[in-house]
Amino acid sequence: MVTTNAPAVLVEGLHKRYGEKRAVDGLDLRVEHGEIVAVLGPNGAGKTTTVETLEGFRRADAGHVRVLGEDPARAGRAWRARLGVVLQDNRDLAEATVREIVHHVAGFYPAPRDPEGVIDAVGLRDRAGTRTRALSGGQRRRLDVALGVVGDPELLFLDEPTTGFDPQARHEFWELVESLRDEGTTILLTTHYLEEAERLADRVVVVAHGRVVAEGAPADLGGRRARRARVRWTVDGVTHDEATDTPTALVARLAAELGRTDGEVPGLQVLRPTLEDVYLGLIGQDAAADAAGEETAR
Ligand SMILES: Nc1ncnc2c1ncn2[C@@H]1O[C@H](COP(=O)(O)OP(=O)(O)OP(=O)(O)O)[C@@H](O)[C@H]1O
Repeated sequence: MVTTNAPAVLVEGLHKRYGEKRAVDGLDLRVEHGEIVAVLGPNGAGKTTTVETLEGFRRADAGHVRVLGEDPARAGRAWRARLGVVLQDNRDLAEATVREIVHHVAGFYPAPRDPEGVIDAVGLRDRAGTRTRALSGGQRRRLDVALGVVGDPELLFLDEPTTGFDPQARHEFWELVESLRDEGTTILLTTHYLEEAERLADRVVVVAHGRVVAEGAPADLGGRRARRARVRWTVDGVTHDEATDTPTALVARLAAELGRTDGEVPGLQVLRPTLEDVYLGLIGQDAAADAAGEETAR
């Protein structure tokens, strides 16, 4: 139930250190109600530390954090019951069956979903009677997702939810997330799969070295320059390559100049950068800026 105009998640200037290591270093993040936000970033960027701080499992050193209007470091059971959490690694209750554990966890919530419906939704119907220790890695991950959604959360945290899924399981999971979105669930997910972010997220936030380095809708991330098309063609065995905002006009000009009899441009390719290309460019720039910073610091 949305009772205020405040965002579902608001983070300003979050800092968290482990000894000398700055895991999160001034991170800002905002997630509106009903939004799906994907947090991307290289290993060690601070994604899990951030998410676990929002879930109330880690304490921030500094910064303002509000999740569903409350400070996770102080919020109580009623607040927790409004969250769904899928951690990166859950290993417990190995002797319980899938059905037992989903029903058991549903019992913690005031208004849970139907556990049997959740077992169906995550594709574990034919494993419902299996002990969790006998599940494959991907099946275990589906169970983690089932436990995250069975409480019918307003806000769902998914930390690398599809790691270890086969392609079909990943597509089924995406459909499950889309149905949760259609029901109005707000979702913050971390992922290393760019395709997953592109398919699911309204907004992508790229984190490196504990800070946000870029954010935007998947189609806009990195700005117009990073999104420019590349046109390639071949003349006398030499390949030409040009970046352009107006690929159609360039191809029309090339066709007029080079199309000779049949109107075809030899070796023509029009390439659009994928989200992955843009992401790798952003991370590369960040690493380069970092190296330059270290160079000047020396
Ligand atoms: N409990 C801890 N004690 C000490 N250092 C930690 C701890 N947890 C995380 N770190 C360090 O903090 C940094 C950020 O880690 P974090 O797990 O938040 O990154 P991440 O972006 O989630 O990475 P990944 O993509 O590998 O899951 C890393 O350098 C990590 O080694």
